[in-house]
Amino acid sequence: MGTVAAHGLRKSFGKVQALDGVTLDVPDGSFFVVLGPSGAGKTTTLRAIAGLEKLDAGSVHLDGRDATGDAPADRDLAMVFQSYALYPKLTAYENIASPLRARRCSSSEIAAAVERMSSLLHIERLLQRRPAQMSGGEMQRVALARALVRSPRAFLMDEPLTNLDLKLRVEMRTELTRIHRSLGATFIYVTNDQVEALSMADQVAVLKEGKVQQVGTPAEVYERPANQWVAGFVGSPHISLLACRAEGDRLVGESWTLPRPRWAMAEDGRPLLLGLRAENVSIEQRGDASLPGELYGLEPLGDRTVVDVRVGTEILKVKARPTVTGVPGERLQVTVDLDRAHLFDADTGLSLSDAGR
Ligand SMILES: Nc1ncnc2c1ncn2[C@@H]1O[C@H](COP(=O)(O)OP(=O)(O)OP(=O)(O)O)[C@@H](O)[C@H]1O
Repeated sequence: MGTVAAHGLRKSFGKVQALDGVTLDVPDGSFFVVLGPSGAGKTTTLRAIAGLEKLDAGSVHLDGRDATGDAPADRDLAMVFQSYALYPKLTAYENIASPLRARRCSSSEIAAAVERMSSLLHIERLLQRRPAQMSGGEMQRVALARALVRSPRAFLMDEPLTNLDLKLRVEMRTELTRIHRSLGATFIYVTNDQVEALSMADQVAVLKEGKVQQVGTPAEVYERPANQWVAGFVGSPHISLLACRAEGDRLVGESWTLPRPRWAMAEDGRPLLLGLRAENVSIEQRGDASLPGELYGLEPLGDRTVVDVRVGTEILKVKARPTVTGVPGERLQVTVDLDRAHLFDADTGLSLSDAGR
């Protein structure tokens, strides 16, 4: 078993409120990602669960038992950090075996565990090499194997892929999800990289300034963001937000009007933000939900081009074919898929989209 329940965690460092009532319920065997920008309180949350941080308030239950006062060593949790040095004089085999030797496991148990882990991480051919005889990526895999060779209640991972180059990072994301599935262990994984979070997680908790903004599957967080901040933090290119208000059956912006969607449950006149993701807007004309704009810039990304369109004084990002061309200032009519749009209260930032959908 490996359920982790952290409830109402509060922790301040002097004047900084690092955790302001963080609650997370991590199911057994899940890949649970804590996502947030730098300083959001991600590491502090992980350290609090591990027992490395004394809390001002809150509780940590492990497998249903109150472990709030337990020493770190008694929690049966493994921390995996950003950088983990290997022992330079030991072979990969001995490096991976070291946590098991420290626990006085038998040689046959150790051999079986190292074999399993090295086959999972595809490092069998490296086992007799020392760190100096391996590439950076190979060392990282060996280090990960050493971290994963134990079978704790849960693994707490603090941005373990940060020090890798982009290509290896992408490979290791796939690898980690595969390893997670085959170990069936609980992973709590901290990152500030939303692509990493969306691609690996079963559940994501989005954290900002010590407060959980939303918990959900990657699809829920992306498609039904709880507030304007989550909508802006998750997704690339970032969501475009256009100021508007509801007037009868219309949504009226600075220089445009659109039919008001049935689900837009806002009072007339109230300041709103219409959230449009780049893939839900098109520069090809079809349908009647369209906005007038002018081309502001093109960002070719290989498989697609992101077109920046100026609508009044605001910029709208539009995903287009890679072959799209145009000159700045050119007039465009932009078509909007209103069924996939988002609406936020401009004052509170809260989503108004879900009611009625
Ligand atoms: N030991 C400490 N002493 C003082 N302030 C701290 C300490 N640890 C964390 N903080 C502060 O608490 C806040 C949360 O820090 P934390 O490291 O948890 O954020 P994070 O989300 O992990 O950020 P990053 O992605 O940059 O690692 C920050 O403002 C940080 O400066």
